[in-house]
Amino acid sequence: MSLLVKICGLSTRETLQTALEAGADMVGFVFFPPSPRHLSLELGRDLGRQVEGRALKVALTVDADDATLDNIMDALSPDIFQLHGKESVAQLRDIKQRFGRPVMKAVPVATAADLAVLPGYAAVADRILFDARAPKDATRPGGLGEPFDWHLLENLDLRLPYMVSGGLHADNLAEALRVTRAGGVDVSSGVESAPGVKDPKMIKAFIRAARASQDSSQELSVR
Ligand SMILES: O=C(O)c1ccccc1NCC(=O)[C@H](O)[C@H](O)COP(=O)(O)O
Repeated sequence: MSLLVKICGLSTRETLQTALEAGADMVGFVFFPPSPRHLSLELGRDLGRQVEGRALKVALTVDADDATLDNIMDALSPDIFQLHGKESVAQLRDIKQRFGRPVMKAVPVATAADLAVLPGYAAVADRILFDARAPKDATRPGGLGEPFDWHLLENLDLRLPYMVSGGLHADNLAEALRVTRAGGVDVSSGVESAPGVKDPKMIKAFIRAARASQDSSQELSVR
């Protein structure tokens, strides 16, 4: 299975085009007003049209109400809903049933105790995104550019596909993958020149580094 690369928090046509042309497998669109990457529904509609099936569209929400999710579905028609709040297992099930789309549940990690929620979510979610737990005073639960201790996932036995995120960049993603054995990497701050300002060169460098890491792990596996 090839490594999945997600570029999250895209908000301009130009940087979305860069991510698509560089080979991103997933492009993430944030619908959370306190975020510097938040999109209006109209911009989400416009950027969604631009994707044209070249990558999976991921709608990122945080404890969104039904009307918000309906509006996002109408505007973006996401391939995946990324639920990055305190959504319950029952809410995951409801969202999957209502929209008929896969859900990726973000699991915030700071200590081993944070993994206790996995059995419940793993029974319903299609994919797990491990992210660094945000500080208590943070204005958002993700996109903060800080890593968590990847060794907490060293002995993970999860039957579900999972991605690693939180403070990743071109120079540390290989180590994150080596330690966590994740099937995908996700980045936002690590490809930005300023909060919410994606940098095309950094996007290309991240995807290049991810592909290089994938190639080297495949070489090792065939030896
Ligand atoms: O990116 C945001 O602004 C954001 C806001 C609210 C909830 C989640 C958010 N991002 C979620 C992501 O999937 C990020 O890519 C992930 O947290 C990693 O972010 P970073 O550490 O900045 O690479």
